[in-house]
Amino acid sequence: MANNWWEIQVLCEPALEDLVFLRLESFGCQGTASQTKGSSCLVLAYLPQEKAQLLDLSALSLLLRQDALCMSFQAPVIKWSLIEEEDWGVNWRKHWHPQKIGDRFLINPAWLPIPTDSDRLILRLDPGVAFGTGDHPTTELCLEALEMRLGDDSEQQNAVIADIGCGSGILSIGAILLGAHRAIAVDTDPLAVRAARENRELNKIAKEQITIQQGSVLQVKELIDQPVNGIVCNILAEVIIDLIPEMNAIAGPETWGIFSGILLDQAKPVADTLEQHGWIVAALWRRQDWCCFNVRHA
Ligand SMILES: C[S@@+](CC[C@H](N)C(=O)[O-])C[C@H]1O[C@@H](n2cnc3c(N)ncnc32)[C@H](O)[C@@H]1O
Repeated sequence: MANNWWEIQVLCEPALEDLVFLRLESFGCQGTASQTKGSSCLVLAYLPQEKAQLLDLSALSLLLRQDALCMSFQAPVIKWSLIEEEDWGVNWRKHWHPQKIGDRFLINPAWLPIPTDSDRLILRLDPGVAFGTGDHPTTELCLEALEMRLGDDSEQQNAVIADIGCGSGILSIGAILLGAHRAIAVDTDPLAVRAARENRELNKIAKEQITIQQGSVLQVKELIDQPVNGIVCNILAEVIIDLIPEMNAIAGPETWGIFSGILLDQAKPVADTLEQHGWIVAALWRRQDWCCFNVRHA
């Protein structure tokens, strides 16, 4: 059978964009992108055909409409169609452009020429089907937090970091470009592992500098003989809450953490769990409906 994909289009009020992203991600969509359409926002997402039946898509559509009604927004317009693998790549690429993040980064799609006139750190990326193009607020927050942790004057230039849920590898590559010594990147999704390895090559980073393996926190534990200096973890709040107890196996007294993927109204249970497991919340950064915890081990 050909590798076909569902292309799901959701035209919604901009205030609903984050929630739509979240719903689509929980539904299993990949390669999500958004663009402005007049005063509305068009969110595009892709899902392998075999992962959803028409009935599932109808249920998703109902859920998105209910969300909008509960929040007194206009119901979004939702469409879906089946497209072929090659068209998926072409369609999605049209919507993704170079993007400046924080003070230091320029995220450049792999298929575009490398700019020669930029004084930014150029992070080349082809995320394939993995999450992590940099156009999601949580990825932006994590990269900006890494800038703060690994900035030029920082003592952290020799840092070893763990990247839990690495997706495309964007945060590990960003950390190495900022001067970190080594990153250990793990993801439970084999497609993310593949994409992260390809992006490591694309950025000409040695395999010894970014170790990429399928797995999660316990996989990192097997690869280190002393605590890591920092942990970045941009996954949904429910997953982070489950992983926090395991993180003590890779953290020491000086370890810092950057945790995102957390909606503002999920911040309290995450903060409580962090504190229960020996982390001090130093700062909470916010972008749209999302937040990012900057923490350090007590
Ligand atoms: C929101 S994406 C983040 C990607 C990238 N780090 C970024 O910041 O853009 C979350 C990633 O976490 C992975 N993931 C989900 N649960 C996980 C777990 N328990 N352990 C490790 N990775 C997990 C998913 O496969 C996905 O690639």
